[in-house]
Amino acid sequence: MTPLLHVRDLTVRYPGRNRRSPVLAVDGVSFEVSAGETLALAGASGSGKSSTAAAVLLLRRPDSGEVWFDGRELTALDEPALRAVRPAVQPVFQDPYGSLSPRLRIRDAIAEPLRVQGRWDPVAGPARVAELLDTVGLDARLGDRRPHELSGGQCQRVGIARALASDPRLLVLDEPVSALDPSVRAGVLNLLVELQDRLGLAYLFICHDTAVVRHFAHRVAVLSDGRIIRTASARSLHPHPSGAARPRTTATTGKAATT
Ligand SMILES: Nc1ncnc2c1ncn2[C@@H]1O[C@H](COP(=O)(O)OP(=O)(O)OP(=O)(O)O)[C@@H](O)[C@H]1O
Repeated sequence: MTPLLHVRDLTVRYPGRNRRSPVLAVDGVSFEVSAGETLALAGASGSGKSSTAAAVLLLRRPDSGEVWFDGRELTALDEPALRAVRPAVQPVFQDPYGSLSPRLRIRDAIAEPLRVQGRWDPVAGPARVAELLDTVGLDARLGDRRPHELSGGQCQRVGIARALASDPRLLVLDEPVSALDPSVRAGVLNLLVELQDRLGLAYLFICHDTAVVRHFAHRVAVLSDGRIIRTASARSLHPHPSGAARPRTTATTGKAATT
């Protein structure tokens, strides 16, 4: 089967303090992710996980290497051509509050991507927003609120609804539960598992917590100093006692979550 995402020999450099010694954040990274699959990028702080994610999202053009998505080389596209592909590859970030505008009501935050993409339908749009809130297990009445009136877990569900509004095929999840209270992490992870099963989504999952990776991902690529030092089945990772999420096999719906 052809992978949905194929990353080849990716390199990302940042200008260092000394111009002659740039920081090599990502050093020849290659991996693939198929539809319906979760690949975790794990590794210590500073190993290059977020830089890899930013390069896959083309938020930052890699210095070299290729990003292929659904048979097209994204790294070869100019910005207008990329705009047409971007809805299919959506990010979910770590900070649930920081990724939402504090001024926008929740329903407008979810509608915003559709408006920006010129896909907002004033007749069908409100029902679509209500459907997305329901999909992520939130009461439609929360649509009237602003982010500061929601819990962290609710906000992260809104971030997921906002990503789903674009009908994506790949979500780049950059530490999506790390900022959440341990008691609500499992609910959000289970929601992501349910959505993947239902919609066939592919996930590139950035996470430093081995226990979460082990239970949530199918495969893991471990980064160190910008290089992949190991790829394995996520189940083969040595379990870590803290921060465990429920295993994929016990995934339940995230419906009507209030946390
Ligand atoms: N904007 C930047 N300018 C200069 N160096 C950077 C920049 N962003 C990241 N780096 C460096 O690149 C390397 C990889 O950082 P990156 O944030 O990708 O790692 P990470 O594994 O995601 O870390 P964390 O888990 O702490 O977020 C680190 O050495 C970091 O200091």
